[in-house]
Amino acid sequence: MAQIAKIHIPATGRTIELPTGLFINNEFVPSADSQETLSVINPATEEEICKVVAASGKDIDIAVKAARVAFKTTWGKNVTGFERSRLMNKLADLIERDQQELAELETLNNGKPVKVARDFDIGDSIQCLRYYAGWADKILGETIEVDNKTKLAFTRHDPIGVCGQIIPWNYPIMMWAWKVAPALAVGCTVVMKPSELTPLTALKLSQLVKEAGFPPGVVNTVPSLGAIGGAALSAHMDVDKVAFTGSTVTGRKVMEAAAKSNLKKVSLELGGKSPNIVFESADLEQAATWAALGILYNTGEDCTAGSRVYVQDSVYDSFMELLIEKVRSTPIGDGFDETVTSGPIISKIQFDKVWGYIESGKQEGAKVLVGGERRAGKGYFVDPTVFADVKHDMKIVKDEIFGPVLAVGRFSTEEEAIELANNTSYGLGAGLHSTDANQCMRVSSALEAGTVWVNQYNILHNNVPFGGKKQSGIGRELGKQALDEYTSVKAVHWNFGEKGSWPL
Ligand SMILES: NC(=O)C1=CN([C@@H]2O[C@H](COP(=O)(O)OP(=O)(O)OC[C@H]3O[C@@H](n4cnc5c(N)ncnc54)[C@H](O)[C@@H]3O)[C@@H](O)[C@H]2O)C=CC1
Ligand code: BAL
Repeated sequence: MAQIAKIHIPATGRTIELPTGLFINNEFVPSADSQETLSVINPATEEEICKVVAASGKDIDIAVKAARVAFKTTWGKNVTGFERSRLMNKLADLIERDQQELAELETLNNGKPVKVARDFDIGDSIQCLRYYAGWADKILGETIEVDNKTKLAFTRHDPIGVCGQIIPWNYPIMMWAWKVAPALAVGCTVVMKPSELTPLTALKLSQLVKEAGFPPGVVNTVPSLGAIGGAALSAHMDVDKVAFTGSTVTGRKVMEAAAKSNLKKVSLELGGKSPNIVFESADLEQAATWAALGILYNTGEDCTAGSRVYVQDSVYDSFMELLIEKVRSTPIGDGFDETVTSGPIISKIQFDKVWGYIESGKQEGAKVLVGGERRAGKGYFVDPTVFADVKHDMKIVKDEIFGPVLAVGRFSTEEEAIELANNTSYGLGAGLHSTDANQCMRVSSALEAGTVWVNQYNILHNNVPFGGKKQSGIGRELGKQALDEYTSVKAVHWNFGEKGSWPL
């Protein structure tokens, strides 16, 4: 197969030349032992964009070796934080230079609106790289007094080593940045496995990694099926850490493979079924806006999607009127249409999964207030669908759907709202809307989630930690906490005066 794909984007007239090989040691290469390819599909048209090389188990091994050599020679403890910071800032500048082109590639492959990809996903990713570039020369240990006369101890936060990073298809560039940036900042090397559905921007970013001047082997990119490349990374004996974002089912497999191999460090960012609570004192217009954004942003393909909304009885009707109006007016379509705010679902499999849930909601007796009807034509488009009168044991209330499908229920007291919100195996995000400050403090404290939004929803910042409780994950991304995921603390005990004696 051709090693360079010429990808034409009719909507903008741009043609992108993209290497389609594996990126190992700063070169795009074919597989060492396989002819397998991944067919990359545009979800808005259902047409193939191109094929890319699919890494085999042997290719993963080669990439891990490249990352290990780099870690021991040109990266890891062999390069100063100042230099790591310089290269990361250079990479951020190159991404900014190519922001529009990257956005168009992301839209072609993922379907999200090009303006969202450009201004939010990529804008935040550039900032993420710069944020962690700022940390690269500030990885500090501490000195600890153990005896004032003859000894002290100090700690070093060493880079953990070679990191396998497995990312999903909902935010291909942003998840790349969330994982690569803290790893590079502390001196780790990376073997990145993008989703088999969305490998294109990871390949483009690999070109920029080389152009920025990173030494060979520091970042390697191995598009592959999860059961092959992801499984091989998770089980690899020479990978020191695996960072994963995706489903809880697959996260469990990653952790099991880590436990059965070399007990590598694992961080998991998994699914959710996040509640959004509207209390009677809330600014209802604003609460409806955030609730709509909570479920419809990124077409609901978001681990923190606010997919359960609970509304206090006394304001239920007024709130629902506002919410339905917003949901109904959501412009859905091809992401290259600048007026669109929601694109298609990522794939046929996901499309069928989302429809399976919509049908189950109808069968289980939930009331469809808006949506719920199939569209004619090409593309995996699903109109936003809102269910009311839901019961807690319905599948649409319990399971992560990962699409624009919202379940709305009622409550009468604060205690009931908290009980409903926490009645889930997940614990990723939660929102509450109220103008009573005491209530905001009480409820935000009671909600079992890694992130709680008060009078807003789904807003994240690179300097604030993000991650889950319960079966939504282990570890934290973003903020200074992410640095801990990529470092290993070494304690050095130093004797500068005490003579040893034996026997004691
Ligand atoms: N938390 C999140 O951000 C995401 C959650 N999901 C959830 O997962 C559901 C299924 O979507 P999928 O794409 O199938 O998610 P998935 O969890 O299977 O895929 C995520 C990543 O894991 C890789 N992977 C798959 N099997 C693996 C294995 N055995 N070992 C290691 N890595 C493996 C995939 O290749 C991909 O790179 C969605 O409907 C949604 O509910 C999906 C994507 C992102
Ligand atoms: N909303 C944060 C990123 C994610 O969905 O995976």
